[in-house]
Amino acid sequence: MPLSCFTLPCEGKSTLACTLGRELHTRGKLAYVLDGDNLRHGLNKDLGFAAEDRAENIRRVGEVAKLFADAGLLCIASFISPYRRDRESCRALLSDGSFIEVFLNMSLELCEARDPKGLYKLARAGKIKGFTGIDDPYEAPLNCEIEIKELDGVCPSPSDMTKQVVAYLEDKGFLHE
Ligand SMILES: Nc1ncnc2c1ncn2[C@@H]1O[C@H](COP(=O)(O)OS(=O)(=O)O)[C@@H](OP(=O)(O)O)[C@H]1O
Ligand SMILES: Nc1ncnc2c1ncn2[C@@H]1O[C@H](COP(=O)(O)OP(=O)(O)O)[C@@H](O)[C@H]1O
Repeated sequence: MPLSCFTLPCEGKSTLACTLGRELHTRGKLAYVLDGDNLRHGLNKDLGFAAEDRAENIRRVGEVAKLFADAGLLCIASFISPYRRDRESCRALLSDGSFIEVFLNMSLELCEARDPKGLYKLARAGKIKGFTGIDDPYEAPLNCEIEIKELDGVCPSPSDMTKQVVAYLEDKGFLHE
C-alpha cells in the first residue's frame, strides 16, 4: 500500500510521514518512508524543480513505491508533487485502492510562518525561482482519499493527523492481520 502525502513546502508532510511510520511500526507493520528532501540527495540528485524534473521525480518515486508494495511493505511517500497528472500517473501504476493520496490542506500563511529552512523567505526575495506556492503552481487534488485541514484556523497536531490517517487505514482493512 503506497500512501502519499502531497502538499506545499512546510505543510507537515515529513512530520506526518515520520509519526505515521512510527505508529505503523508499533502496530507490527513494516513501513518505509520516502521523502523528497532525502531522495533528492541520492536517487534523484540529478533533478531540479522544473515541471519535467518534478514529473520525473514523482515517476521514479511511484516505481519505487510499487516495488515496496510488491515486497509487502507499506510505503509512505512525502513529496510536493504539484501537478495532478503526475499524481494520477502514480495512481495508475498501482493496483486499485492501493494508492492513497493524503492532501494536507493548510494555508500558505501557516506554511510561510513555519519556514524552518528559510526557503520561503529566499523565494519572496527572488533568490529562489520557481518555488511552489510563491511563483510556481500547486494543483490541489480533485479526488484525494484523505484531506487534513486546519480547524478554526488551527493546524491539527502531528498525533491528530496520524490518527486521521490510521482511522482511514483501519476502516479500509489495511491494518488487519
Ligand atoms: N523551487 C522549489 N520548489 C519547491 N521546493 C523546493 C524548491 N527548491 C528547493 N525545494 C525543497 O525541495 C523540497 C521538495 O522536494 P520534492 O521532491 O518533494 O518536490 S517535487 O515533488 O518534485 O515538487 C522542499 O522540501 P519540503 O519543505 O520538505 O517540501 C523544499 O525544501
Ligand atoms: N501538525 C503540526 N503542528 C505544528 N507544527 C508542525 C506540524 N507539522 C509540522 N510542523 C512543523 O512545521 C515545520 C515543517 O514541517 P515538515 O514536516 O518539515 O513539512 P514539509 O515536509 O511539508 O516541508 C517543522 O518545523 C515542523 O516541526
